[in-house]
Amino acid sequence: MPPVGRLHLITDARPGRDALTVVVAALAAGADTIQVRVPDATTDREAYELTREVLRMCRDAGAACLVNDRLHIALALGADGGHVGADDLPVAAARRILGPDAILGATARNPETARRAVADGATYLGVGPAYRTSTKDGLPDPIGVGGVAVVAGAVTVPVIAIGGVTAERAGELTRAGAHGVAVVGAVSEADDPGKAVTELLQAIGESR
Ligand SMILES: Cc1ncc(COP(=O)(O)OP(=O)(O)O)c(N)n1
Ligand SMILES: Cc1nc(C(=O)O)sc1CCOP(=O)(O)O
Ligand SMILES: [Mg+2]
Repeated sequence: MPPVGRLHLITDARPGRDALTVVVAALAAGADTIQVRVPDATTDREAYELTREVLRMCRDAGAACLVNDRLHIALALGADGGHVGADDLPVAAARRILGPDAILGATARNPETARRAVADGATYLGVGPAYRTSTKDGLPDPIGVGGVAVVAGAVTVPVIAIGGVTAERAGELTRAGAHGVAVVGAVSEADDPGKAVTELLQAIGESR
């Protein structure tokens, strides 16, 4: 199993976004993990084709490729793993499907859920929303730096903070115990996505 990366770029699922162009720029700038996340309405075939392209680029760049929700696509393509949350397969079932060597991320918003996810086989936890975000609807109130710190202190697996993370905020999250951060808008909405990745890496102490 590859190590859990510290800067996860999640593909922007919103209409009109050019996910592949952003992935190319992010990998060139040193993002170590790409999570392929597509809208619910995207067909499996479309998600498969996108993931195949992203996986090829990740392999060339030495980055990890994870698939959000659709673990059959991760398996079919031999991606590095997947990420599940409360509405997806339970963590234990996801682990059975992916096998012992895959990276398996699970969403956790509090210490109790976090400990259960780890016991069930999660490799890392996506913890948030750290801050308010306009990228995804229906989220609970932000848990803030304090909430991320509480979860990070409750488990021994890497915590990846998510939700409204920017280069200005990433450092306080890693100083509070997060191993790394996951972002959508901070990179995909940037005029220069590569520069945005460089600034995020600097903020978490991973400058190249
Ligand atoms: C790193 C990371 N953390 C959390 C999530 C959210 O997953 P989930 O709760 O399953 O919501 P969706 O992304 O599926 O809408 C994530 N994807 N990545
Ligand atoms: C996909 C996702 N999941 C979240 C959670 O808290 O579970 S927040 C989020 C969106 C993150 O996008 P941005 O970096 O633009 O805020
Ligand atoms: Mg999910």
